Order: sequence, then structure tokens, then C-alpha cells
Amino acid sequence: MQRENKKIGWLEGIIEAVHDGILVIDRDGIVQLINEEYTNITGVKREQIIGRTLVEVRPGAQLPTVLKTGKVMEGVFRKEKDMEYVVDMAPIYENSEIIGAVSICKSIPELYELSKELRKSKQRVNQLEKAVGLIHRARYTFSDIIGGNTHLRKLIYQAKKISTSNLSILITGESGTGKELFAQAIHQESTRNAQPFVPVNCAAIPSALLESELFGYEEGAFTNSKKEGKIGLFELANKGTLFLDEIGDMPLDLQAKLLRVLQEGTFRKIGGLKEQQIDVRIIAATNKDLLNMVQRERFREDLYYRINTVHLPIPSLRQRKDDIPEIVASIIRNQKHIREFQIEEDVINILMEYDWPGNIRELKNTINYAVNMTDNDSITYEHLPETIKVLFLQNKTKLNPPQSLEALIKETERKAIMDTLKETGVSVKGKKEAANKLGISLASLYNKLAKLQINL
Ligand SMILES: Nc1ncnc2c1ncn2[C@@H]1O[C@H](COP(=O)(O)OP(=O)(O)OP(=O)(O)O)[C@@H](O)[C@H]1O
Repeated sequence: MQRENKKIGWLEGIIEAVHDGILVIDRDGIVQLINEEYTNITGVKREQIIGRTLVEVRPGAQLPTVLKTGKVMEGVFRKEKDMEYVVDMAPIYENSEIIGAVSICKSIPELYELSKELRKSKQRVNQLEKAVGLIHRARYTFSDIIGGNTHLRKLIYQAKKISTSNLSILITGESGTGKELFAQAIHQESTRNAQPFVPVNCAAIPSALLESELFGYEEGAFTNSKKEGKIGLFELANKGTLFLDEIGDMPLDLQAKLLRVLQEGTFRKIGGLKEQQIDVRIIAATNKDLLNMVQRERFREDLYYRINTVHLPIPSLRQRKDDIPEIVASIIRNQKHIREFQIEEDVINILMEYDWPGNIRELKNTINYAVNMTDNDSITYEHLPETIKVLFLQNKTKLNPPQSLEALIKETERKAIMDTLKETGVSVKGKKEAANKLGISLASLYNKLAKLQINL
């Protein structure tokens, strides 16, 4: 008996500790137990209900039904005077026999608070999921930068040395020279490599949106803003690296804000009141002449010197043509996964003569195209894209000016044909159009191409 009392004492203690309202009836529907939270939610006091039949005190109660049917009921809405709450009810079993029933109530305001919390958490999870999509973890390391060109090697040496510092870096160079590749490699070599690498292309985001992308905004900061606010890229890159690509396209007012972040190490969300500490390493890149922009007051001088602590000018591919064979071999290896793939010497010569305005990106595209055009394991002139073939033939004419009258006529013809084909393209349709423009028949165009040994 003493043990039994002790059990009930424990039970009451536990029931009191629960944050929900609890009411227990026995098999006769008589209320045996309630906790204080039950009184808080329903307004019914212990002395009004304990030892009495539940329906007598609370005629609308559904717990006696649970007692009868043995079926659990969940989420039953109750409204009593100005109290609203939700009840879960379940039978209590002993040796497979129902000996009573329990009801557990939660007040609506509490549920409302909980669901608000849940909604907020869900929104944050959504935002973070989206943000994780943006963070492409840096994939490349210095070993992925191909080329033995002396100037490039010096740059790699310098970049490796400053990787572990927190210095801001400015990488300049034409499009496709490998600026982002360098930025990723620096991040990977740094102590921040386990943290995010967040790239943002300042030219690709409309200036009106760039500020909120970078700094984020607080709940309801402006009309049309997302209700739950937005996490900015600075916050996402915290402890990692923020790669500001095309920084020359950043609007002047935002440049001032960026400078503040770099100087103070703090930022404020749009519509936010408190400054947040931030620890982000900035690597900026551009293909524009920033110094010239500074002179024309299109770029802030103070920001220029702040991000230019270390400057890595990446050479264009035409300034390091000696690297072309090695880069081509590496592209083929990556695409074909075989080392024996052949590339005719003539083709390498053409690639070496071409100017590559799109730099390594263009070289990559060209080789990938050629590899896909081959049926066997050898790339020949035929497999090159038309644009390169045409330009190559034009250059050849420039490089070897004709001497005799006959040669001069031949070359004039060649030039006229090549210029027209450059406009129309070298597909059958293009050739038909070119023949039309030149005032000759298609058959005669083919004859001339054969005579001039133009192999398209
Ligand atoms: N030295 C290199 N060795 C191997 N691949 C390279 C090298 N440099 C660049 N690439 C490759 O060329 C492509 C373009 O490089 P990346 O995007 O880094 O250039 P970028 O200068 O940042 O271009 P943009 O200014 O247009 O953004 C990528 O596929 C990159 O992997």
C-alpha cells in the first residue's frame, strides 16, 4: 500500500511537470487527477472536479467516448467561454483492459506560438537550402592550373604564398583566363577551406538587387520583400571567402558600403538595427581597367586600394601560347579519359596561331567540340569549329602575301570567298548564300574551293 502511494506521488509529480493540461478519469468516468496547467487552460479548479463524474462538470467532454470505444482521438478543438484549446485523448490499459482515460490539452495561443516558431524555422531551412545551392564549395586547387609559362608560374607562386593570409586580393585578366580558378585555388589553400566559398557575379545581378543579395534584409524591410527576411551572401560566406566577380560593375553607392564592411568587419542588414560582426576574406576579380575607372570616377579610389592589397594579373592565352599544347592535352585527358588520343600537328599549329579572344574557356570549348566530332581517336583539321577554320585561313593569307599576278588573282579570289563565307557560314546553306553573293553558281564555288585548296 505504501509502495502504491509512493507511485501515485511520483505520478503526480511528473504530471505537474508537464507543460500541457492533463486530466485523468477512471473506468467509471470519475475524475481522478488534473494538473495545474489544466486549470490554467480550462479555468476548472481541482475542488470543482476531482471525485466527480466528468460529464457532470463538463457536459461537452468527449473523454467518456474514448473510455467506451477504446479509440484514440487527436486534435479535438474545444471552446469554453473565452478559452480555446486542442485536446488529444487516449484510453489507459492494464492487462488489455481499459481502466481509465487521459486527456491532454494545449491552449491555442501556445499552439499558435509553436506553429509560428515552426513556420519561421521552416522558412529559415528553406533559405539555407537555397543558400547552400549558391555556395559551390571550391573544387579547384593549384594543381588544376595547367601551364608552365614563366609568368603564370610566378603568379601561382605568389598566390600560394598569400593564400594563408587574410589579405584582400584583386585578380585581373580577360574573360576566360582563369580568374575564378585562381580564386578557388587560393581559398582551397587557405585555412578557410572547410568554410564556404561564395561566388557572386556583380554584373549578373541587377544593381537594385545587388545590395539585398550581398547584405540581406530584415523581416518586412521594404514593400515586396520576403516576409521572413533574407540572408545575405556576406553572412553566408562568414569565416570563408566571398568571391566578388566583375567588381568593376558594382554601383558606386554599394562600393561605399563594401568599403565599410572591409574596414569595420561589421555589416548591417537592410532595415536592420544592429551591426553584425563578420569575418570574410574578399577576393575580387575584373576584366576592366579599374585604375582607369578610378580616374574617370567610376570606381572609388579608396576601395580600389583596399582590395588591391595583392594584385594578380592573369595573362591572356595569346600571351602564353607556349602553354597551349599542355592545356589541350589536359582537356582531352579529362574528356576522353584516355591518354593515347591523337591530335594532328597541323591542328596544334593552327591552335598556336589563333588569337583566342575567349582565352582558355574558348580553347576548352573548341577541343571539346572537336573531340565530339571525331569518330576515332584522332583530331584533324576537319574537326575544328568553322569559326576557327575561317579565321585561320584568313590569317594564312595575311601571313603569306602573294607575289606573281596569277598568285595575286588567286589570293584576291581566296579573300573574297573567305570573307563571304565568314559572313554566311560554311554549311551547305551558307555556301549557297555565299555563291549567290559572289554572283557565281554553287558548283563553281565548289570548283574554286577545290582549286584554291580550301578544305572546309
Ligand atoms: N590554367 C588553366 N588550366 C586549366 N584550366 C583553366 C586554366 N585557366 C582557366 N581554365 C579553365 O577555363 C575556364 C574559364 O576559367 P574561369 O571561369 O576561371 O575564367 P574567368 O577569368 O573567371 O572568366 P570570366 O571573367 O568570364 O568569369 C574554366 O573552365 C577553367 O577551369
